[in-house]
Amino acid sequence: MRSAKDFFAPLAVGAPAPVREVPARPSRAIHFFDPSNPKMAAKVPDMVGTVDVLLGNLEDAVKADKKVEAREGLVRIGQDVDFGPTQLWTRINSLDSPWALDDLTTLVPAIGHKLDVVMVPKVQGAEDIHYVDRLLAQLEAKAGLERPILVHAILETARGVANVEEICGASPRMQGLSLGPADLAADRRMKTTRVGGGHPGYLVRQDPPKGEDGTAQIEAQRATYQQDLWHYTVARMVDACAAHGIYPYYGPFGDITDVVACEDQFRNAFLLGCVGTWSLHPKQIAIANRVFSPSVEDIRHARRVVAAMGDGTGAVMLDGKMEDDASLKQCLVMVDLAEQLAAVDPELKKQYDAIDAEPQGA
Ligand SMILES: CC(C)(COP(=O)(O)OP(=O)(O)OC[C@H]1O[C@@H](n2cnc3c(N)ncnc32)[C@H](O)[C@@H]1OP(=O)(O)O)[C@@H](O)C(=O)NCCC(=O)NCCSC(=O)C[C@H](O)C(=O)O
Ligand SMILES: [Mg+2]
Repeated sequence: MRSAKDFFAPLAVGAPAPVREVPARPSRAIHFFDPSNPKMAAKVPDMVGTVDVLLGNLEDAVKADKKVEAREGLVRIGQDVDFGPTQLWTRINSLDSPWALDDLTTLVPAIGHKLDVVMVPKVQGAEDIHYVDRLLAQLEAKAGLERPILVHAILETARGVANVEEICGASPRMQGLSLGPADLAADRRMKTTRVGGGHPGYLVRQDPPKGEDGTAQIEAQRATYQQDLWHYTVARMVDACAAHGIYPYYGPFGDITDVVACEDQFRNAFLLGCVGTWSLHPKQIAIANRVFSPSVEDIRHARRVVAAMGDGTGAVMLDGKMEDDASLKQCLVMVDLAEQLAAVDPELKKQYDAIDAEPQGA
């Protein structure tokens, strides 16, 4: 077992020092594009600045006979495009595939200086992260990189979920986790055929009314309430990430046309503690940016609580509700996030700044 102190030392001579804290960079939408698809690739330069993360996907959704083209396409894009404030991530192929090794040994020397995060699919346990950790250190040392590339794991196997805490703590490179609902459903043998989102069959039903003789009328009309299939896994993921100081994300929402349900799924994740989600189609970027940015109403309220709480201790009444040290901490999460987002999103900054100009008591 590695000692905690070992985490401060690079895993290869000449590799950059590991980070001690994962930088909190806005990543509301991680936008997936297939670098082997000429139409998608051509859109990348214009998407810079409109989305927090652009991710060149090399794994599922890229055809087997396009794997090399996708990898080379990503190298070209990484070398040619100025990403400015937008992060560049990649999703490599799974570690048991014939492509994963070449993905890393090609990408790190060619565009490692521009790559912020490597997303690793189908992570089963800490051993997968240890493998990638050492290999990245060797490649970084060889390429003379000055900052370490971070690692993001997808939670999409039953074993991965069972090992979620050890995965989060496996390396100082760990940046975060995403839910992979499609692979996870298959691995768990769930009986769904969708990529994320709910299912009309996963529900609870209102109790039956009672007849005059007191018997339950089970045939009567009774409301049903659809439940969230992903609540358990997302909640586990959020706790594991928070405990390790890294960031949780929802994942894909495959029904591109159902923008309403997509927004609901994203909002559930936001409320539970996720910092962002995946976008598979350009139209999902705006949804993610909206949902994963605190609303003006939330920030207005949060700032009022911060002001009312003075030194941050004790309890006060605001609008008929009790606020105290703990609710102040919740408000500070919102206020800090708003500041980070305002630094990269001028439109959002304008909206948050306008709160200060409102008349007192508004
Ligand atoms: C889902 C898509 C196949 C839909 O593509 P298409 O049919 O071309 O959609 P549109 O006609 O509406 O597209 C309009 C234009 O926008 C471009 N486009 C589409 N998607 C993207 C994109 N992601 N990035 C950039 N540009 C995009 C089209 O080319 C059209 O351009 P034009 O003709 O010039 O107007 C497609 O969106 C797609 O393939 N998306 C990515 C899918 C993906 O990455 N899947 C993998 C992640 S999900 C997963 O892996 C599951 C997970 O691991 C798990 O286990 O749960
Ligand atoms: Mg998957």
